[in-house]
Amino acid sequence: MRIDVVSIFPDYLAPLDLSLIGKARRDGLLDIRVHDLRVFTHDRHRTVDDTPYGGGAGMVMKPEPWGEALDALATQGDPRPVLIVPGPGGEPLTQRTARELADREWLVFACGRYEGIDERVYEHAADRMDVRVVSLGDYVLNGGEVAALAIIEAVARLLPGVIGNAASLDEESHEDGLLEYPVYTKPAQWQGRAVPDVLLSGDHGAIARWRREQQLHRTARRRPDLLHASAAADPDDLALVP
Ligand SMILES: Nc1cc(-c2ccc3ccn(Cc4ccc(CN5CCCC5)cc4)c3c2)n[nH]1
Repeated sequence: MRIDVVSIFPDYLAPLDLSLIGKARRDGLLDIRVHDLRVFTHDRHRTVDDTPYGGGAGMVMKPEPWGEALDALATQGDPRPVLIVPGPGGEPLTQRTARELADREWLVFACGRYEGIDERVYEHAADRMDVRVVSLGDYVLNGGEVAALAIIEAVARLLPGVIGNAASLDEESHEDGLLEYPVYTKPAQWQGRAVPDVLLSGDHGAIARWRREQQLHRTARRRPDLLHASAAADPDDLALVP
């Protein structure tokens, strides 16, 4: 997979050189290229923002640098990338979205700052990219870089070979529509607290049932919205939840 990230703060993306994603880049599984938007400005002050038409607080990112940056990345006839624009008003990032994006061969991230990017940039890009505005959640960040890091991590870890133990991907939270069960490791006793006996029993059927119950209890307590939406919670499962 190829990933391009355009930002006025390219150093914000430095964490992509670390850990499993950094290794995947070095192994050639991921081709991540970070671009400084100011390279696509031509005035002395390398201006990327201006005051909003219609008034209002803050500044808006000018369309010209973005137009040049995106045109430099994807010309007609190239494979069609997804242009992911993080934004508080976007579709929520879910595991389903991450799985969809993991199936694409080329992602381009436009990391905005200020009060966002001139709307005409999205329209211009739609000629040669599939444009998706994506939100991390219902809170406001200062820019798109943190969101891009989160989306890249959520997508890249689904790619074959990026994280060692692919089996753990199957049992992930949200993979089956429920929250994850609690996990434990040695020592068996810690601060006077024991590990649930069932986990020491070696009875794999009982362990699987206990974990499922824990998932349902946690989901009912913390995310009841997921229970009703989840196809995973069939009626006799729901009977386990008080
Ligand atoms: N999940 C999530 C993602 C973000 C996010 C992502 C990219 C950018 C780029 C700039 N900002 C700051 C920002 C943007 C829009 C407003 C809302 N204003 C109201 C009137 C005009 C605009 C405020 C502040 C971002 C924020 N935040 N949260």
